[in-house]
Amino acid sequence: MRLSVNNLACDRGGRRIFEGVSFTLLSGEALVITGRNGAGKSTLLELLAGRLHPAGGKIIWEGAGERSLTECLHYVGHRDALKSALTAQENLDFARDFLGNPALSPAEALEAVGLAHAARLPVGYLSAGQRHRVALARLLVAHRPLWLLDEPTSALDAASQETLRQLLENHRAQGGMIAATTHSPLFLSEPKEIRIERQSARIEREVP
Ligand SMILES: Nc1ncnc2c1ncn2[C@@H]1O[C@H](COP(=O)(O)OP(=O)(O)OP(=O)(O)O)[C@@H](O)[C@H]1O
Repeated sequence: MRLSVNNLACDRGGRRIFEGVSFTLLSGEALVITGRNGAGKSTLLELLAGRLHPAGGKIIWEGAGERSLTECLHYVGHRDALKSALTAQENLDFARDFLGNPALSPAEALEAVGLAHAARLPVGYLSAGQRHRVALARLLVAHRPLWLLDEPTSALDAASQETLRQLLENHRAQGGMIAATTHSPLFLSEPKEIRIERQSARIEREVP
């Protein structure tokens, strides 16, 4: 599978946020997106997720047969889209039924993020970091090759950040792809990196 982004531009609120964003992402690769506050990192993920329309440029998704880009991705944004009144397990049951392509069971996914003990608690009772881990567990209950993650380490302690790093590397090892915004290192193996700057984006380092 291959995601190609060519000369992408985005306008929001009547002004140009960025332009000239180009990169490719292949199976097994990770892209780390950096930039100052307000540069447009989340906006770039929203464009890739199909939540916004580009003002220019192209997003090309190849190698997934009939499946469109939106059918092939998980998006975890700042808003976790969890239902507070439902338990962690119920939230994951819902995601699994809704998304199709089942992968791990909800119990296995909660175990993988270290939250087996919280399966029966309403998500509204969980801490910010625990809640974020439930949102990340959603990645595991339905198979989608491309993970779009907006500041995935936010609210995570050091142990949970390491768990996340392992989940991301496992996903890549199985041919998955990741694009993640971040203000802090994710410690991934040889990621591609792109820095979003006002009205332009520069490839900092690209792995051959
Ligand atoms: N719904 C919206 N309408 C208009 N402008 C918006 C909207 N959402 C975001 N913006 C603007 O788009 C720009 C980019 O925002 P974005 O959230 O993508 O930045 P970011 O790089 O992710 O920032 P941060 O590091 O603070 O999370 C900002 O100037 C922001 O004010």
